[in-house]
Amino acid sequence: MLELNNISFKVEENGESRTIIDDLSISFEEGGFYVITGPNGGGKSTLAKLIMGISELSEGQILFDGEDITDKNITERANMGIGYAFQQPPRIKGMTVEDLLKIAHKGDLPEEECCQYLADVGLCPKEYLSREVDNSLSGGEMKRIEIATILARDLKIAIFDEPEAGIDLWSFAKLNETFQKMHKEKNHTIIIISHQERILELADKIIVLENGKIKTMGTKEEVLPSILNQVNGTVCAIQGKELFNE
Ligand SMILES: Nc1ncnc2c1ncn2[C@@H]1O[C@H](COP(=O)(O)OP(=O)(O)OP(=O)(O)O)[C@@H](O)[C@H]1O
Repeated sequence: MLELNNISFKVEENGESRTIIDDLSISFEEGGFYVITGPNGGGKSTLAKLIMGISELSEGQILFDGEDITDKNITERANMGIGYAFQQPPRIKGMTVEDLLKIAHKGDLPEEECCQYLADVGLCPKEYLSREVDNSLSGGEMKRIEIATILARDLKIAIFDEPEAGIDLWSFAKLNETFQKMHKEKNHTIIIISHQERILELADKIIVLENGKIKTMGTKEEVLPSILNQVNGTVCAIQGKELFNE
């Protein structure tokens, strides 16, 4: 349903071209649950922004349900059913959480449904419905409200950029349940950028992105053990070095 065909993203840095996304091709299937992971700076958020139309491709093509959307802007892609929850959500002064959920839903949204979306991200609806989406909200609250707006939308693809960032353990557990529920009950394609093992465990497919290229892609059974081995190996190496230094 979403096909990335040989896409690249290059930037000019000190008069030289730097490749951030390097000739990448991925096919996302309808209803699939994908988790994109990999080292910092590997190109994950850039990839999400290219899918959403926030950044423009340098090369390549994006097809959505067979239609070429390469030249479509963010609003057109949003109207086609692609949604993106930012790594650092923007704040909108003068707008309440309830207004924001209703705008996201694009139509009448009864109060109890607004409340359900807030409860799904671990927020107490009564406390938050009339709050302004401004600087008075903490980073973790803002992040969860942003995720609730994605839940309120009628999407075909929902992209979440590090939903775990700044979120406490209790809300994180609730969020994991919500992603599972979303996957079971709706036929959304879910793409989550994450470094969290518990989110990786939810995936149908894991994509490891490094230096703008796919390092590994496969089912969680195929990919997760090697990621955990690498991480454990690194921890052992670091511990060994500390011991050596002592
Ligand atoms: N518009 C831009 N101009 C210059 N450099 C950019 C631009 N966009 C991204 N980059 C660089 O591209 C690299 C990839 O960034 P990106 O945010 O996609 O990484 P990431 O995999 O999401 O990292 P993290 O895990 O830290 O969130 C980084 O080195 C970043 O500084």
